[in-house]
Amino acid sequence: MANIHTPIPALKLNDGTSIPMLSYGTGTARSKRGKAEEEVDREIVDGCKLAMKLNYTHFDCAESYRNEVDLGVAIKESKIDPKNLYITTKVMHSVGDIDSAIKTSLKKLQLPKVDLYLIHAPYFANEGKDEQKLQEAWKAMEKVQADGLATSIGVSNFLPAHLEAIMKTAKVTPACNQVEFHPYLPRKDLVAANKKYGIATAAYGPLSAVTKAAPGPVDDELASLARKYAVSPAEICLRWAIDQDVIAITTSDKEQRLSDYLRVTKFKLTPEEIRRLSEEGDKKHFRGFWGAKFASDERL
Ligand SMILES: NC(=O)c1ccc[n+]([C@@H]2O[C@H](COP(=O)([O-])OP(=O)(O)OC[C@H]3O[C@@H](n4cnc5c(N)ncnc54)[C@H](O)[C@@H]3O)[C@@H](O)[C@H]2O)c1
Ligand SMILES: OCCc1c[nH]c2ccccc12
Repeated sequence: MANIHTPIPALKLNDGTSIPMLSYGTGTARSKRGKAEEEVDREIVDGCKLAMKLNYTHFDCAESYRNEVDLGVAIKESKIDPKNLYITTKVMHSVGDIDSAIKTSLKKLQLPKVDLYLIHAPYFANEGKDEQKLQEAWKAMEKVQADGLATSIGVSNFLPAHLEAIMKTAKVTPACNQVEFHPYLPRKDLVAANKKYGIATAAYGPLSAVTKAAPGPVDDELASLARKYAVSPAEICLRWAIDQDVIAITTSDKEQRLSDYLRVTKFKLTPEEIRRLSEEGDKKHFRGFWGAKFASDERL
């Protein structure tokens, strides 16, 4: 049984702050269906509170998930000082008015500031091709940070070309780029581009190899490592990300799974184990989110 009090590892971002490397995602397992956005969804509140009870500190939210209100209620009801949590949220449909968007998000979250604010995706800018639109949005993100409404600012689903576009005019380098990342989508060029700028990579869909993309060539290696470390293949996937300095954003509506994921604080993969998993992963390609419509090459 995991010792839930073992601290979750943290990664230092390029702005000097630290981000917990295991995050509870609010966007998938319990999503807000059939309810008005302002109506509190007890299932989502209780899911977040369960994660808080288990000692998760990092919560990944978004304007588009329509559940910032629910995370806000969970924080209040948990009675945890928000200073002891790490809250990420993202802007999507209000990207044309980021100044108002962050204020609206903070109101819903009942917080004076978030730890990390992300542009959810570059596609608003003529499917990512309009450099000026990307640059204007990034400038507005810099203002959010300067105004003290987000400690760190970053992006999500940005490809190297999108990063290059904003870096031409950026005063602040994004702290983080949140993208789909797992053994069947290792984003090698993108991770290299992130590294070039000192941008941390965060992984969503980190369990895809044991969920949506299973079965596949990594299965035997995952099973063997799971036996060796007395964990489940899912935790090997999480550790495969974390051991490459990638923040893992996962989720579950099951207490046992959420508790089990915390076993990642108890072991590390060796460089050879990471290499073998990556080698097997290279034998298959899988992309679960934002597919070919948005990338000239799905594997990018
Ligand atoms: N920025 C973006 O565009 C973007 C896109 C997708 C997700 N996200 C964020 O990342 C979070 C996590 O994303 P995800 O849900 O794809 O991550 P994930 O790959 O970690 O999958 C988690 C899901 O897998 C299920 N699961 C876990 N173990 C399993 C098993 N053994 N068998 C079958 N199912 C199992 C869980 O119940 C959960 O529903 C989201 O909630 C959201 O916050 C962001
Ligand atoms: O974060 C992108 C994936 C996703 C999960 N839930 C959503 C709701 C609205 C838009 C995108 C998403």
